[in-house]
Amino acid sequence: MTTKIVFLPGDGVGPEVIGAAEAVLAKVSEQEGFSYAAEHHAFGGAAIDSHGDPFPTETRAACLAADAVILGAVGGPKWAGGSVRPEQGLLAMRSELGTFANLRPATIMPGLEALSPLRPERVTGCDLLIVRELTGGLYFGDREEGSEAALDTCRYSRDEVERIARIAFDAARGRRGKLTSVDKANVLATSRLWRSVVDDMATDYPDVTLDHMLVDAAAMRLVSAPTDFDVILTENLFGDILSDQASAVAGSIGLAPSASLGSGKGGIFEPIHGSAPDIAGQGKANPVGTILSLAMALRHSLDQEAAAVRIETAVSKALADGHGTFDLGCSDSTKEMTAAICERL
Ligand SMILES: NC(=O)c1ccc[n+]([C@@H]2O[C@H](COP(=O)([O-])OP(=O)(O)OC[C@H]3O[C@@H](n4cnc5c(N)ncnc54)[C@H](O)[C@@H]3O)[C@@H](O)[C@H]2O)c1
Ligand SMILES: CC(C)[C@H](C(=O)O)[C@@H](O)C(=O)O
Ligand SMILES: [Mg+2]
Repeated sequence: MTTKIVFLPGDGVGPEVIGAAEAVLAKVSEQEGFSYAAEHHAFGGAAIDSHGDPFPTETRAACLAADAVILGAVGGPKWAGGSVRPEQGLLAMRSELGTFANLRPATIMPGLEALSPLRPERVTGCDLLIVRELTGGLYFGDREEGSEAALDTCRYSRDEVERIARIAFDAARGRRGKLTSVDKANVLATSRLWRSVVDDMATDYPDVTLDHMLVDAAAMRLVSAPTDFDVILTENLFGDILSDQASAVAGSIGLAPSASLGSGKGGIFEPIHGSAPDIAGQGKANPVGTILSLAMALRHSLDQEAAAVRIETAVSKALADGHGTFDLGCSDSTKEMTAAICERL
C-alpha cells in the first residue's frame, strides 16, 4: 500500500517551512528508494478563509486516513479576534486523531553551544526530551468566555496520566534512565493525582530514576542546569511553556521539532513554533524544526529510520558548516538553508 503523507501548510511561515520539508522528503525518498503519495489540505486560518472552518471535513478525512500528517503552523493577527480561531482547528485535530503524546526533544548540537543564550559550559551536553500530555487538561476542559469573568477548567483522569506516563517511562528507559515529572502538586488537585499515578507506575520501572519537580522550580532549573534533565513528563499547559523555553536553551525555537503520537501508527509532526507573523512572507524562517519533524515522522510513523538519520546528519552538517538563518545569527534564507541541507543528505 502506498504511504500517504498529508501536508498542512497552514498560516504565516507555515507554507515556507512546509516547502522546505517537501524538498527534503523528495530527495531523501529517492536516495532511500521509497515512494509516497503527498496531499495538501486547507487548515487553520487559511481554511477559515476558504471553508469557514479551521479543520474542514475533507481535511479531517485526509488526516484520519494518512500515515503521517506534517503541519507547518496556524494562527495570526488576522484571525485572533474572530469567533472561530485557527488554534481551535489544531486542538480539534490533535483530539480527533487521538495524539495524546507530544514528544519535544531539545538537544544542543555539538559545536553549536554558542547559539544558546546560556553560557556554553552550562549548555554543553544538553539533551532532553519533553513528553507533553496533548489531549487533556486545561486546553480541553469546560470553558466559559466572558468580559467580566471567564472560566477554564483542568481535568485529568488516572487513565490519561497512565498512558502518557508510560510513554515517558519507556522513553527514559531507552535513554539515560532518568525521568522528571513536572507538576504543581503544592496547589493543584490534578497535579496531586498526576504525582500519585506516576509514583504508582514507578514500581514497573525499577531501572528508571524518578523525581518530581514543581513547574516553577523546573522552569528555573531548565536555564540554570539544563543538563540535569533527561526526560521531562508533564501536562499539556506546562509542556507547552517549558518546550518553548527548552528550545531557546538549545539554540532557537526555529530548530525544535515535535511528534504527536497516539495508540495507532500515524501521527502529527510539526515544529513547535507558531506562524511567526513578524517574519512571515520574508523568506527568513528557519526550516530546521519542520525538517527535523519530518525526520521524526519517518522514524515513528513511516518505518524509514535510515532516512530519518540521513536527514538529522545532514542538518547537523549544514549547521556545523556555518549555515543558518537569521535566528541563529546567520544570513541564509529559508531556501538557502534548505538547499544546504539537501546538498548534505
Ligand atoms: N503549532 C502551531 O501551529 C502554533 C504554535 C505556536 C503558536 N502558534 C500560533 O502562532 C501565532 C504566533 O504566535 P507567537 O508569535 O506567540 O509564536 P511564534 O512561535 O509564532 O513566534 C515567536 C517568535 O519566534 C520566532 N520564530 C518562530 N518560528 C521561527 C522560525 N521558524 N524561524 C525563525 N524564527 C522563528 C518568531 O519570529 C517570533 O519572534 C499565534 O496565532 C499562535 O497561536 C501556532
Ligand atoms: C497554538 C497552540 C494551541 C499550541 C499549543 O499550545 O499546543 C502551540 O503553542 C504549540 O506549542 O503547539
Ligand atoms: Mg506552544
